Amino acid sequence: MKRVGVLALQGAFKEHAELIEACVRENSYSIAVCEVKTAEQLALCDALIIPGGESTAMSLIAQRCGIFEPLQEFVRDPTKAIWGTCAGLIFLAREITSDAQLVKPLGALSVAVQRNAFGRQSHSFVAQCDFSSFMVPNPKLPQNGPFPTVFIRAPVIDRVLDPANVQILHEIQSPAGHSLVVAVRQNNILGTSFHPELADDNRFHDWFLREFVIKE
Ligand SMILES: NC(=O)CC[C@H](N)C(=O)O
Repeated sequence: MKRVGVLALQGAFKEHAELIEACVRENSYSIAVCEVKTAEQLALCDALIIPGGESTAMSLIAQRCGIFEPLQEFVRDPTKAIWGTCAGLIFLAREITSDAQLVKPLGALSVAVQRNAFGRQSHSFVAQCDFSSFMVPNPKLPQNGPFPTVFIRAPVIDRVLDPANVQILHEIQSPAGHSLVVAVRQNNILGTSFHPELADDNRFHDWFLREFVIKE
């Protein structure tokens, strides 16, 4: 049985765990999900989801409670499946291009991210995204229609630092007509600017489990 941990220092970790549990229930996957607050809990995991929340707080708490270095090691292990959403993406990045001094990132994902790229909390929005170019459908789930993605003080991926290994999965258009990168993959690591865990839809989590964790 594979074990998926959700980093539970801060942020939307409960929502991720609930969606993973729903996927496991509906598909009878041999997967357990657990909250990760300590290095001992992390050591039991095959995969780690780093949720959205606040990357400054997350990196500070991780350093204070002694899990920063174990996390750094874990996210650099190519045999582990890793997914960071929003603040989790910032925490995973190699470079932060705005308010960088406030966050010590884990540095595993070779991208430069701009924090709060869409403005303040009140500028939060939901975008209907079509992920069919990379998301292989699960024949058991109703796959039709766009996926509602929630952006809350979200980052964008400004630059890919290792183009040979980082694949751009999705871009959205800014009101000024610029393409903004909001989802990338670097081998075993997935990074998304948005929060699929806040949508009432578990297709994204199901795809992460099939593509990164189960890998059949
Ligand atoms: N929804 C989120 O995770 C927001 C991220 C937050 N703006 C940060 O910089 O960490």
